[in-house]
Amino acid sequence: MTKQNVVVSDPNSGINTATFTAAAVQKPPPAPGSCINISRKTLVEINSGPRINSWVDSMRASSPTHHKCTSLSEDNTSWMVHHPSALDMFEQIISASKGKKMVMFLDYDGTLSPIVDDPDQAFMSDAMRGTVRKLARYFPTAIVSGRCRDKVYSFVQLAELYYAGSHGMDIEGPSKDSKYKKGAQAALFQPASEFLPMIVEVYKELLDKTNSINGVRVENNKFCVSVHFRCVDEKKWGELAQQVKSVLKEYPKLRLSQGRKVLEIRPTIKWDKGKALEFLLESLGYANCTDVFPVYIGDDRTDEDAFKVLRERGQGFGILVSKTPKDTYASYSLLEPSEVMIFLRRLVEWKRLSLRRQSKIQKQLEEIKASLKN
Ligand SMILES: O=P(O)(O)OC[C@H]1O[C@H](O[C@H]2O[C@H](CO)[C@@H](O)[C@H](O)[C@H]2O)[C@H](O)[C@@H](O)[C@@H]1O
Repeated sequence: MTKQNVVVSDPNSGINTATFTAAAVQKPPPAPGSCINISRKTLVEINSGPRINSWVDSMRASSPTHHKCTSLSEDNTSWMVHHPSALDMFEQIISASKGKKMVMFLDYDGTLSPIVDDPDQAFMSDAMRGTVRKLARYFPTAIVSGRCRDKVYSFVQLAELYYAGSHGMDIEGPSKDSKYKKGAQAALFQPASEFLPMIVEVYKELLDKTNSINGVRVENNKFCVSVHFRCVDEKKWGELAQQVKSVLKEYPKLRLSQGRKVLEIRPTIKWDKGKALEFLLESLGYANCTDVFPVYIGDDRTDEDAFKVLRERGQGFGILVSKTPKDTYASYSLLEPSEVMIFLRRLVEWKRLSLRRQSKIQKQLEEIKASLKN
């Protein structure tokens, strides 16, 4: 039985959904709100295209210790020039958002919680939770994760946020009528629901095919499946890739993407974190607004779809959480979740002070009006 299985691919790896031309890193970051064009790379068939070696190369590339660059310091300098720290650029970011409604989108793993070996132990700190809670008081805030929605909710535990799980394929957003009203009925959107039985089947097959490989972890994320190789001996990566490939070959309606030491199997539908961001903006009533300022913070290749959408809309910007230089559509960078927390706290503090200032001015105006009447 021959079945076609097509993925959007980096010719070097053959398996990424989010790869970019060098133009993305050679240009200086645009002013927040401006837009650049970056072209996608070609489509490659799994069966006829990349060989297992290319899969393994790509798996290696997802490990920062294997970051390919001729001179690390040169690379770092260029990276910081083109993707400066969002903390250093805080004032510029605030001034670009002036008069606009800021909407926050946060990835979970590697952004709100540190990367750990066991995906079930990737807890966010109470301090981070407290910060996100305060953030959501001032700005509409959504979590956009590759994990299934229930799981990411069980980690975040904040009912006041919106959640997009399974790489955006399972969204609990605001209801269309209510826009951003506290306590309003949440609306569910699951564009890949027809794939549920297939995902269950593939999950079982992947469990079965990979269980002899030490350290593999297969995670059912409801509308997608994650095959983790963080704890697999590198010598076994080829064997793992081979097994995953052999399962995927039988499912032409599924495709493969890659995250941090994880292979992600997901439906071929044109839906990703970028689409989820647009869907949420629309649900919040900001679809055609020129005065909306979305900020997306994420650390993974799958977050690039959202960064790209922001570039194309010419609204807001993306912040990549990374300690190493990477090709990205994001405009700014932060090193790790602890810096994300500092950035979010500064946003909260800035908003609190500016609201306080506004109400003080309002009060003074009212006093002046009252004194003129007398
Ligand atoms: O979109 P995200 O919220 O970033 O989710 C992407 C994947 O994150 C998780 O895996 C990653 O974090 C794990 C815990 O730190 C780590 O062990 C793993 O190597 C990382 O890839 C999650 O387990 C996956 O299901 C998500 O797809």
